[in-house]
Amino acid sequence: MGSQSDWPTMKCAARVLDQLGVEHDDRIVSAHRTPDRLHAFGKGAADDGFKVIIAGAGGAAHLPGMIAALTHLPVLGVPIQSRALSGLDSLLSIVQMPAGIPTGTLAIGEAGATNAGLLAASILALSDDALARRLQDWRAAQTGTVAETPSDK
Ligand SMILES: Nc1c(C(=O)O)ncn1[C@@H]1O[C@H](COP(=O)(O)O)[C@@H](O)[C@H]1O
Repeated sequence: MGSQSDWPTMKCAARVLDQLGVEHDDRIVSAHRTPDRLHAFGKGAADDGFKVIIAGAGGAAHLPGMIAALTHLPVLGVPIQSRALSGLDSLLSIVQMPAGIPTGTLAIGEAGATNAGLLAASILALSDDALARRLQDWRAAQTGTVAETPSDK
């Protein structure tokens, strides 16, 4: 994520990865404020054993695109809900990549972070049958929590 202030949102991705038993590494890396850290992380990510990168950033959210420029690994971008423009700035910064350097773009805020975790797990589950089963169980459990009728009817 681009800042410590993104962590309350990005925690949602970490939480779902924990629930699915997926190992993750949570870091603050900023294209603007820590460009050398960004470069080292992006260049080294594949060799360091990362498989999927979830990048959350707000405002002028260049982080996901810049990481995608530095690695062939899949990059999932989470637009953080900014105060000034409610995350529309973050969303457009992440989604409008030039052809050739893709970032998968999720919804703004906590739903996007949760879904980024689930999508990362789905990608990893392509080559991990045990994780695929855990993901199916997670979804079945979620389905089980949805009542057929409203509770205050
Ligand atoms: N968009 C970026 C990048 C980047 O794209 O590299 N680095 C930090 N930021 C964003 O700035 C916002 C405000 O950060 P502060 O709360 O630290 O001022 C955060 O949402 C962060 O993701």
